[in-house]
Amino acid sequence: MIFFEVFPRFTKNRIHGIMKKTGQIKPEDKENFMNQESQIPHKRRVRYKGKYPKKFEEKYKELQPEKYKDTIEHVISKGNTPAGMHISIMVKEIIDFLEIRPGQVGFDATLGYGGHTKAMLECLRGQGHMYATDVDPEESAKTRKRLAEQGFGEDILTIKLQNFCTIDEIAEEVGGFDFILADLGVSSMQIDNPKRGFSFKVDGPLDLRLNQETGISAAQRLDTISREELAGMLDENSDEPYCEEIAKAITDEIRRGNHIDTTTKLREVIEKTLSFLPEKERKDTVKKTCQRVFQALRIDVNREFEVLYDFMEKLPGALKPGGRVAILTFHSGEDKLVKKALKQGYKDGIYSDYSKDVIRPSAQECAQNGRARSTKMRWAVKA
Ligand SMILES: C[S@@+](CC[C@H](N)C(=O)[O-])C[C@H]1O[C@@H](n2cnc3c(N)ncnc32)[C@H](O)[C@@H]1O
Repeated sequence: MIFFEVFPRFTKNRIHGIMKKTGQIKPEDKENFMNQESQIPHKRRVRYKGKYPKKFEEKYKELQPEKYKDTIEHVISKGNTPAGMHISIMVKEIIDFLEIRPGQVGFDATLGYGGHTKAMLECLRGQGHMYATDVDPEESAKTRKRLAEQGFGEDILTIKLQNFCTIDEIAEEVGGFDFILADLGVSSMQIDNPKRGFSFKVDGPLDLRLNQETGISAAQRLDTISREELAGMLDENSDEPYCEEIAKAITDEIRRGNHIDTTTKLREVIEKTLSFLPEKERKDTVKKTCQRVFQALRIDVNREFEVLYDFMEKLPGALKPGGRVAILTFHSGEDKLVKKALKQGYKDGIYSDYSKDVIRPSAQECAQNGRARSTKMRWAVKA
């Protein structure tokens, strides 16, 4: 039974042949064996065209990292992130800075795949406790299970399905934190999964919510937004240079009764709007514009600036004296907000020290993980 689960591609006749050759089965056992095997429900492998699977749902090996370790290592060694996984960024820099000691209490504001949480938990050596939040019910349930299987259960880790801007409530409940990490934005699992709508590269519903069970999708937001508001949103959230043109094209399209409810439809509107550009610069500009427009919509539907502002306001009150915080940001809007709050906190004597300059991932890390390229780390120590 287990054999068939591990090697589903072996046919019953091939297995029978091998076992017969190696003397593991006698001819009279054949009938028994065939009868037994016919009771195993046959699960067909996902079919895909070509040598390698291209679509997210076809990558059945990458989606089962525990079972196909070699494939995972191979994908990572090629500088890619396996489907359904997230490679944690700047782990060494974060751990070096946080100076975690056994017995301390910590908070991971953005659990994600749990890579950072696990690295921090290891520093506790079984003594102390960590709290972690995430708003994504789908991925945080998987991470809870994965971490529990690796020995980080409820005795040492409490995972809460709530927004990190509720940090004040958790801190009050537990008496403050010795160390805090926030690794902002979205995880690779969310970006890669087409049904979440985060990527313009694959077709899917234009959703972009971190929690698909609450709020409204990006498609619903576009249905009612005015041209002026949309242009302002694209400009404020991602400095989009073509914000006016794109806002006009999107709102005109919707007024004509054509809902922009898929990632492909939005990408096509952007492509059409930028069709006036000279051919040699068009492809690159369309790609960058798509990235900015999707980012702006994501920030809007998840109220990312509002919750980050709230978090930064509550942060000093959640840290114990001497407590340390590290924050990873991925675009200039986030970084400006974090930088300003830490600088002001230092001026006001709330923090005894803070990062005057950003820390960037090493060139080696960026080469191994392209998604690290835009990362900026900032930190502070509570007075
Ligand atoms: C970049 S990923 C974190 C990856 C994680 N550090 C790891 O090592 O796997 C960001 C995560 O934060 C979550 N998130 C984003 N905004 C949040 C918020 N306001 N409150 C709680 N979780 C949030 C996202 O759902 C996502 O899972």
